[in-house]
Amino acid sequence: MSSLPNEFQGAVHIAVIGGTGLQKLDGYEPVAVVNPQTPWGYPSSPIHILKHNDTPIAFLSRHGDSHQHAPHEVPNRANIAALRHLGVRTVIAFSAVGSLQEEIKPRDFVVPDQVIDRTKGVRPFTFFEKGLVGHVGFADPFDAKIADVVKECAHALAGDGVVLHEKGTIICMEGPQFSTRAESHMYRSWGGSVINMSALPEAKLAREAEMAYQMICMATDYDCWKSTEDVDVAMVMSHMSANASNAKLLIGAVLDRLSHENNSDLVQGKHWVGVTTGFLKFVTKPEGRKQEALDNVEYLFPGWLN
Ligand SMILES: CSC[C@H]1O[C@H](OP(=O)(O)O)[C@H](O)[C@@H]1O
Ligand SMILES: Nc1ncnc2[nH]cnc12
Repeated sequence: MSSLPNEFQGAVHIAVIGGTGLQKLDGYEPVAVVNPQTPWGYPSSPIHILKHNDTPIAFLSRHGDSHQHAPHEVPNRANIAALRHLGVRTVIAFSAVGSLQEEIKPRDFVVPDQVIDRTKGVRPFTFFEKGLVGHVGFADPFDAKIADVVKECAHALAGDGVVLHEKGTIICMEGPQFSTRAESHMYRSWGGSVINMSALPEAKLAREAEMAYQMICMATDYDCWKSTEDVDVAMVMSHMSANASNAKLLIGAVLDRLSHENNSDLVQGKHWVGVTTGFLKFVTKPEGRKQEALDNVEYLFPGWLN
């Protein structure tokens, strides 16, 4: 049990979602641990509110505090809804990925700009259903402005051994089993740069919730296309832990930059305001709307229908 307060007064605009090998964020002052119940249930794990200089940051472990949620079991809607409800409008999401390209070596970082959906429809993937229909644009699934900040920070850390690839296409597969060799070769022929199991629906839900969302990938293996070797979890974990110091340096630099007052409008996601709420009221006619669906959306966007 944590002795920290289980509530936090005031808005938190920036969140870090930690993936495999990044279950906590050390080196920041812990100020609260909150576990909000959302209309879509509880998040993967309690959300840690940390102070970075004077800026509150939310940290959420995607697979839970003990990595107990498989990729298809991650409660993505609860995660994104809980963060939005706390005031979060910018999400930096970390992911351990397999590399599909020779030049992306294990321990390199990639700031992806595209994603190909190879999940199988078994994960709940929208906030807008059962009596309220919404369609959002997803042509560019990540946030180019946040990506620019990450790139600048990573380049400044090149001397510390941080290697960054400025763009790339993630193949998001269903898992939890890794790919077959035929699939891995097919993804390369599609132009995939890296592969994971968690970019989606996380990124789609963040877009629906009008949040700036950028994934930062760290390569942990060459999947199975490059040699007769197969990828395994030990390989992923060993590269993650060996490179944890670089991941920490990069996160610190990005949080430094984002918490600067010059970036206040950016982290409040002002450039995404209205992408959902501006159109939601025009699709489902009032007589077709269901109260529960309206209440759920009210949790995300209080007062959106007024
Ligand atoms: C443990 S290897 C496969 C696992 O690692 C990645 O997790 P995350 O994206 O949360 O860092 C990948 O997506 C799989 O979930
Ligand atoms: N090869 C791989 N395939 C899918 N997800 C991964 N995460 C890390 N390595 C991976």
